[in-house]
Amino acid sequence: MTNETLHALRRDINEIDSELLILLAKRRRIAHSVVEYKINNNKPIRDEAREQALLENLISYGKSLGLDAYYINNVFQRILEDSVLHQQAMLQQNLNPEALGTTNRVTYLGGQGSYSQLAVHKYFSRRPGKLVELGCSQFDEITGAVEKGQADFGVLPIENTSSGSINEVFDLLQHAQVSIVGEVTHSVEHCVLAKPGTELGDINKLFGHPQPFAQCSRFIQGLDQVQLEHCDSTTSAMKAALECEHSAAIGSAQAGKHLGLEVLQTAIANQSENHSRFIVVARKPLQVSMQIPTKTSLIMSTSQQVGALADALMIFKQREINLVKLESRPVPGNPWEEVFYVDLEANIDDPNVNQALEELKPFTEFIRVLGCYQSESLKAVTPKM
Ligand SMILES: C=C(O[C@@H]1C=C(C(=O)O)C=C[C@H]1O)C(=O)O
Repeated sequence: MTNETLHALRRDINEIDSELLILLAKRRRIAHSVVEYKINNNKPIRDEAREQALLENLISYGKSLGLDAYYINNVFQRILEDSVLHQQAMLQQNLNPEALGTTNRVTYLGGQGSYSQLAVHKYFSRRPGKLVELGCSQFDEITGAVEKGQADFGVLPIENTSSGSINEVFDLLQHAQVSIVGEVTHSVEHCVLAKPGTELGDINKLFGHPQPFAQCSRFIQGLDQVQLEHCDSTTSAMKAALECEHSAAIGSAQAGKHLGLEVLQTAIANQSENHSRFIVVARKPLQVSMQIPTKTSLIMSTSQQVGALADALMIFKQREINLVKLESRPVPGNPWEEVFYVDLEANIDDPNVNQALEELKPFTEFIRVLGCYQSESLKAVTPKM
């Protein structure tokens, strides 16, 4: 094959890819129009039966074109997820017209290319309004800026599939005067990054935020004679690595590229599926439509009697409310007292949920709803292949 033929073939591929993008944008616009019907007819945004039938038809047709079922399912699950999350965000905006302004000032940890910034982009790309980014170096600066009205939203990591809960953020939520209004999950692909020309064997210092260090502990144990340097964010870790000879940082390949760093090693997290969940906080709570999957987060402390926590949790069971997270944290200043963080698959406007919260009162010393928000963790349907 000649060079010219290769160029011609690549031109064809480029053209097909552009057409695919045009079609995806068109598909998304049509899905947006479906929202109007769902609002007027009070139907849930998600229609699993339709998704199942759609996937099975595509898999069967795709097979006749020589494409395999796994590939078709993967591609279309992403398309459906995008479609549903966009529609849900539209519905939410319709219900809370003031929720997003023409300009949304968003504060998060780190700067260009930090994992939090990637989560901010993912969440706000589905929502209208101009994004103004305010990078911070501490979690409490984020909630502080939202409380003082210097930012409209704050985005904070709350848990990770490898390292678990981010305690500092849970502790902040005990006292911060903010409401959780959203969540977003983002896959975190840690890499080792360094100044161009550096070899992995040359480094004697590794900069990073404590969270990525925890998530990559097995890789770090395998490094010989390397000193760990804790930084405020992955952004500051990467900047430090740029200025220090024989050093490297843990961060995303995207961020590294932006700062002029080279990737020395990819996929260094303990688990190959490494995802972080972030919460979005604002000063005021939002109303969440009953037509979309919803989470309610609350904190409570139970009375010091035998079985108080079990009694409290039984209320959710009796009312068939799914509990998706339970976390306990010490109360600062009160040794051995615990406060419990609870995430429910529930909408605070549902009378059944309201009733459950009333019934909880005798078993708790204190209870506060942290927020009710659109759940972004969609359970994919499983088509017959
Ligand atoms: C667009 C719709 O809403 C959702 C998105 C779908 C899609 O993008 O194909 C399919 C079913 C629904 O979960 C619809 O109901 O048709």
